[in-house]
Amino acid sequence: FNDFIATPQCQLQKSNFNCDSNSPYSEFDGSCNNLLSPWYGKAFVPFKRVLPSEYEDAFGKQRVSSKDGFQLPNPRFLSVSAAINGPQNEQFVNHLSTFFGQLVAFDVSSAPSTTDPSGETLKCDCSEQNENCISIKIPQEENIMKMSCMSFARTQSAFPQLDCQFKSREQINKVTSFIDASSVYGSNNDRNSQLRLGIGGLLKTSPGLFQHRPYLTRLPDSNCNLDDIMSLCFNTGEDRGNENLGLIAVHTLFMREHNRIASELSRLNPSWNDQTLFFETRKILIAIYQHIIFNEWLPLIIGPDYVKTLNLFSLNGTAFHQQYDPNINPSIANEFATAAFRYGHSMSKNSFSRLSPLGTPIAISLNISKTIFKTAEAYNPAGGGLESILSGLLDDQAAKFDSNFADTLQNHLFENVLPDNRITAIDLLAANINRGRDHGIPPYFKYRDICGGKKPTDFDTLLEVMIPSKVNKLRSLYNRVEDIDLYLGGLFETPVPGGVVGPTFACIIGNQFSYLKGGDRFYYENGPSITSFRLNQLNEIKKITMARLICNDFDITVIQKRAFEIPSQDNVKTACNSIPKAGANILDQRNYQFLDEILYKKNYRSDPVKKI
Ligand code: HEM
Ligand SMILES: [Ca+2]
Repeated sequence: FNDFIATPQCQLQKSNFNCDSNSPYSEFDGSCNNLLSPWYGKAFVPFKRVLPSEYEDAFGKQRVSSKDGFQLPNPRFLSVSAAINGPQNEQFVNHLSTFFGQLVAFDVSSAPSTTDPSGETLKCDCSEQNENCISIKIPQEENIMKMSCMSFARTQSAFPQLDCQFKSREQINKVTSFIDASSVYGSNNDRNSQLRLGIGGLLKTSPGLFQHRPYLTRLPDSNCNLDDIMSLCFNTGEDRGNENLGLIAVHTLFMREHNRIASELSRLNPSWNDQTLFFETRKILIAIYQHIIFNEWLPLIIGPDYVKTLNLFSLNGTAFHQQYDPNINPSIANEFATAAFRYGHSMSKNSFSRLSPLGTPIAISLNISKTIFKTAEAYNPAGGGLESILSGLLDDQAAKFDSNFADTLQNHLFENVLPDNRITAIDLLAANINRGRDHGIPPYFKYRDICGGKKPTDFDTLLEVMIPSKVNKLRSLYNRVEDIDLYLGGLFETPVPGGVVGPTFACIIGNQFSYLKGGDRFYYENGPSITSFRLNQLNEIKKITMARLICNDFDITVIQKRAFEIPSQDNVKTACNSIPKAGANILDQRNYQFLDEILYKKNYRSDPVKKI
């Protein structure tokens, strides 16, 4: 245990924090959101757990043994064998729901890998010399991935437990657990200042393909396309922003909306300085983003029953949500990050469609592999840039949530040919299974129990949540029902009514979001308090939808009202000007009274919002 991150738990005492309880704004690193336990939800503290870890030994060796004493099945073998029906699509939800999900995932969770002395992710092979290497052998009979071993470094170990006593291995979350758009703003002051222009509360931008539609700023000295001059990566609030261009398009949407609101605030309040403009804008943007998550997006993923039981919808009346509870720890659970919220990996297709502003196809579709940590397609004039990618996300059905992964993600992720012609690549499904064992995530059957189902005692009892062919598949893969990995078990479940994931993932995801709501002092509906919006301002925010943001900030003229669902007869595409301009007709000079509502100035500041 030489490689733990030295900072966290031992310092997690109230006396180490100097919180300003009068600040109306949340901290970038999430500290002091909870004034009793200021580290709750902060960046660089360990994940919490739904169930205690189960490692191979008392210290934290990855789980390898099955219940009957043999080895657990090889993750790559499981991945290849798990595909059942071939690729299918979701009936209602679109690709935008998938990549918005990824933005949320990166907002709340990032577990750092172990690194070599130069700070790069540890390179591993199957000789397993290093105790932090748990690479995956590619089964010999395999003829898809042309390699013998998939490199796999363990997640960094954190020094365990708040009292600094030696217990078993824990993992650290590098980003704030809170839903605070940290993927857009950064999880610390340094990252945040890299992203800001320093004038007018604005975020930095770089020129886009169309003059009036800027892109995110670029990272100096980065390389997102080996043989192109446009090789710089985009700079976002955290390290994985360039993972694919669907994600970048969604990121860009929130960056543009930030700058749109900031400009408007600045016009109305010429006396506000950069700081005030930035923090007021960020507060409004986070509120809009939380509103979209809880009201439009999450219900489609976990279905209406969980939303109702856990009280996740926003209030529709004119009341504040008065259920903030400082005893709730909003930190992300290891099971959520390592299994349940990776549900989206199964919902990405191999390709993106690209559409014109009017919704007509403008180019051949784009293979997703061309966009993974590559930015060139954002600048290809024939392709229509990020605008066309975002439009395509609106129309494309998501891949069905199941145990089938897109070929790119399952067989070719980060594929690279080494000088000696050896190929390296990642299988994301196998990686997710392996990561669960790395983190000591207990097996699937234990979560059935705590999530309100019956504890499975044999494979047949899984019929409660899976169709017979899937139960039989699991029976053929694992010796005992007690061995099934949480991630794979979750992927095999039949979706909950009205949602995409099955009951166990819905339970883990739903409960996590309920903690993220009830344990966030800055949750947008909270009040009245120093951190809150005024009620009528809040009600304007609640009129904003994802469709409205897209109309505000992208070259799109027609859109379906429910933006996370494909267009259909009861979700028809309509002109943007018929999408409610709630919150504020912010760019319309005739709507100042609206604007005044949303930009209401609280009494902690001396200069009033200007009415024109
Ligand atoms: C093209 C699409 C995507 C790619 C290539 C991708 C790739 C990856 C990779 C390589 C990892 C680390 C795997 C490991 O070694 O443990 C990861 C982690 C993760 N991904 Fe994705 N991902 C994609 C989309 C998504 C989507 C759509 C979601 C959710 C809706 C998602 C949620 C997550 C989560 C929660 C983690 C764990 C983060 C952490 O705690 O470190 N990803 N992804
Ligand atoms: Ca966050």
